[in-house]
Amino acid sequence: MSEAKLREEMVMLSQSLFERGYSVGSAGNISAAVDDGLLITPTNSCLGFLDPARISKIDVEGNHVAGDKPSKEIFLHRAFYKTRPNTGAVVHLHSTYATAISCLSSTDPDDCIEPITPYVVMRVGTVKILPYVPPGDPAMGEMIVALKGSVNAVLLANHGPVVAGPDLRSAVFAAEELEETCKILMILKGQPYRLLSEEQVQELNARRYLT
Ligand SMILES: O=C(CO)COP(=O)(O)O
Ligand SMILES: [Zn+2]
Repeated sequence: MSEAKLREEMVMLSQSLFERGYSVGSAGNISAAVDDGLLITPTNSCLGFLDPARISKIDVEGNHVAGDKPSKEIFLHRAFYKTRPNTGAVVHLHSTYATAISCLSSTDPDDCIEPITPYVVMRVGTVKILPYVPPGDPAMGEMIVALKGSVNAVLLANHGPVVAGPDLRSAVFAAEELEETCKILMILKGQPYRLLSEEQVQELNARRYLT
């Protein structure tokens, strides 16, 4: 896909996320890989009203080379591209239910999303919770690097989800899947519910779209 087309797709998918309430105000940021670096939403921009020409461009060394000032979460985005070579896009949101789960002290930080439906297993996989650091802290990037590419989705404690995918559309869809799964988990809280069995999860893992 050409860079111009990718910029248009970033605007369209970001607007769609905003309009459906997955992002509010200037929360969240999205990046996508291009041949000579990456595109990322500008800092303090609203995902609902991006201008394709003003999207920030970062070269392969991490220098800001075009567009508005990049998101302060550039460290966490770059950490995914660095450690998961097939990453084509990264989506960070403050979506309500995933953020709610990121605040729960009762969840397993190494595997915080139970396998309740096939699509969360196929599209999202294991989700880890990373300890809290303030937004934009380079330590967040270091924590993602330390995961050595083992997962494509994390929850930043008391902050929100980050999901990587092979292309922009897949990363956005996986972020939506994670948010809806978190919503279902919160709805089910306090009630007995069935999980997918170990064998069912294994069978789905063999067909995972995101690797
Ligand atoms: O989600 C955000 C911080 O975590 C938004 O930051 P930016 O506006 O710098 O992208
Ligand atoms: Zn954030």
